[in-house]
Amino acid sequence: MALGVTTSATTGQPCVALAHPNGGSVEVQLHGATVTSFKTSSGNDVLFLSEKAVFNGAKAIRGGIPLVFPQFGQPDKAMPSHGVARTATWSLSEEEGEPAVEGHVKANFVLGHSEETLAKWPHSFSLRYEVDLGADVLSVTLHVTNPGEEAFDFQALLHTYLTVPEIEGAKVNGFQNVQYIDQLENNESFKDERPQADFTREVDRIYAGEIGDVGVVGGTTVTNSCEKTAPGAAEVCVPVDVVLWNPWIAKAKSLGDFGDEEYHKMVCIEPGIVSKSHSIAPGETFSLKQVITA
Ligand SMILES: O=P(O)(O)OC[C@H]1O[C@H](O)[C@H](O)[C@@H](O)[C@@H]1O
Repeated sequence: MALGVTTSATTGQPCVALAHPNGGSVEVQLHGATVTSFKTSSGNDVLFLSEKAVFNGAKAIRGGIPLVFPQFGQPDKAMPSHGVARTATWSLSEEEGEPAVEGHVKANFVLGHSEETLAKWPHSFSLRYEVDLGADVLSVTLHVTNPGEEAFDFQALLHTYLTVPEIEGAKVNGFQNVQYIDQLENNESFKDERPQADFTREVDRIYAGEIGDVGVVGGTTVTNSCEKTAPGAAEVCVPVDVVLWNPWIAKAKSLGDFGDEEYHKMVCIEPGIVSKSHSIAPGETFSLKQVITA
């Protein structure tokens, strides 16, 4: 069935809805190509979306999967924090790209540089975002291509907000013996020796190293990967960092678009290439992928 743009009942903004034959569903806003909802066949909400999220077509959406490109945080003060992609208006692509595998439904979204992005960041870019819904599995892939004539440096990340029943009992697998940069400790590096990460205060870490599947114990699992392709060359794997974030009490209160108590109900598990900038040569593509299995 051909996909089209409709108005979201949740946001009142243009969106694309994907429905799986098993009853599962996904909603993607054109604003930022933000996936704001992924429901399983049994109706569970896998992604957290704040009750205070602002849907005005300008502000980044607090929840779902905002797309971070071409910077993480704000190393370049001339550009907004987390870059330009999460607040840009994307288009639903007519071209299907790789066809959906049997039993999956899929949509592709595209964004290129514009006068507005060039004013904030002087590089040509071409982004394609694939959203693929299988049976209780959501795969999202951000393809970053350099269509220009000069290399540029960039960072990219999928800022996935997952729901948890209660953060104080939540445990996350996958980080044992992985080095991390603690953004709350002057960006110093440490090694996490715990078999499972838990939450008793604000957590804001960039895990960087050999990371396999990451998952909330008893809940959602995420598999993260990144590949680089250059014209005429074989695909190369790029190591993926994973940011783990929960704002806890004080930071939650400081965020205008996040309820004071909502930190209980979410954790962000965000795959990206952010611990350093990557250079992308003309014609190259980086494909950053997260598979969310509920
Ligand atoms: O408030 P935002 O710009 O959406 O950023 C939300 C969070 O994103 C990432 O997880 C960063 O590691 C955090 O430091 C930041 O607070």
